[in-house]
Amino acid sequence: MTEAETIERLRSVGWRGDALPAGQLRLARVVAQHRAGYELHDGVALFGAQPAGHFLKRGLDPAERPAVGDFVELEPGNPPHIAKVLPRRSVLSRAAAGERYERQIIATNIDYVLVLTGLDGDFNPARIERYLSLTEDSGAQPVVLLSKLDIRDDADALLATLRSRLPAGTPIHAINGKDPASVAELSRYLQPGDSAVLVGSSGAGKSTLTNTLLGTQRMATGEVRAHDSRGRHTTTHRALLQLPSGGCLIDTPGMRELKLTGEENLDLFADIDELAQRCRFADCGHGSEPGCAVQAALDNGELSAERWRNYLKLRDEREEQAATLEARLRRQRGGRPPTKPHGHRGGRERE
Ligand SMILES: Nc1nc2c(ncn2[C@@H]2O[C@H](COP(=O)(O)OP(=O)(O)OP(=O)(O)O)[C@@H](O)[C@H]2O)c(=O)[nH]1
Ligand SMILES: [Zn+2]
Repeated sequence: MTEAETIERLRSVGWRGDALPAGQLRLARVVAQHRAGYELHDGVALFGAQPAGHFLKRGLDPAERPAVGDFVELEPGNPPHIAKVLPRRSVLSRAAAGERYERQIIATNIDYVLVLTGLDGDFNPARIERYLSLTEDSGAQPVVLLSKLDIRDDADALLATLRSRLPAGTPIHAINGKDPASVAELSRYLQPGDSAVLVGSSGAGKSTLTNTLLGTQRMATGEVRAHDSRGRHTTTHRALLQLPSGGCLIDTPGMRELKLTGEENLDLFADIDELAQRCRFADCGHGSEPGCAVQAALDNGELSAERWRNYLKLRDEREEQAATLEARLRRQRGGRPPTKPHGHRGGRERE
């Protein structure tokens, strides 16, 4: 394979340069990190790899280890080994709270952080600011996306409020995530060589927008969700999506963990809590039980099905995060860690 061919392949997974490091044809991008190793993509296929021994040395700054988004040089083998991490053009990180504070890399070589918020009940300038602060000094550019433009009459007023609140020059796009024509203006951030991550709270419309960008129904949206053996929701996802516009979207658990912290009250849904207290059975599952006030409200239109579904999603997410938080606090207090909280959902446990 020639250098030009290799560059073209790598371009589809976010390579920006016009040349490769001298003599290096065996390059790939890290798209996921598991306990057992790394998942890489070279523009053609996904494959597994192990870090070379020098990455495992004790005392090595974790920031020097391969991370999601890195371009790496490979040594042949079965599986291949990651020999070297190429210089990064951006680094998204956060302080990981634990026994000691540590910088934790979420993703590297990201050009745009697409911060998605719905123009519905999800609209919350404070949360947008939380995401924007995450991108400060990262080298990646934040882009604020407001979805559900089609269901909001006073979108202009909300936009004006937001513009006056956010730093001048922050790009803001109001879109209907279901409409390809409306989403087309985002292609400027998704050209060949571009890498973007999409962040936003549950129900904001990430899967919907991703599907529209892909032009397919590839991600599970809304109700099409599997339950794992513990009855929790699991979303099947791909860590790197190559888009028809030439850019790529990277989905990493690190970004998804910036959702709820587990400490929220979900005050937004206080009315639903009140409804549920009127069910005949105290332990009503709000399914087919007789005397269910929630079902009654859904039937008579007092409660919209979409809002109910979003409430369930957020509640699940909050419960899960709360359990993780509690386990961490228990460890900090020196107690024994409880048995594995939630299998391997989300990839890694917090340190
Ligand atoms: N009208 C309208 N509905 C939208 C839009 N974007 C998303 N939705 C709806 O909002 C709901 C949630 O959308 P999802 O795409 O599942 O949200 P998500 O951010 O992927 O949620 P999680 O998978 O829980 O993180 C679905 O019912 C979508 O159909 C939009 O621009 N307009
Ligand atoms: Zn009920």
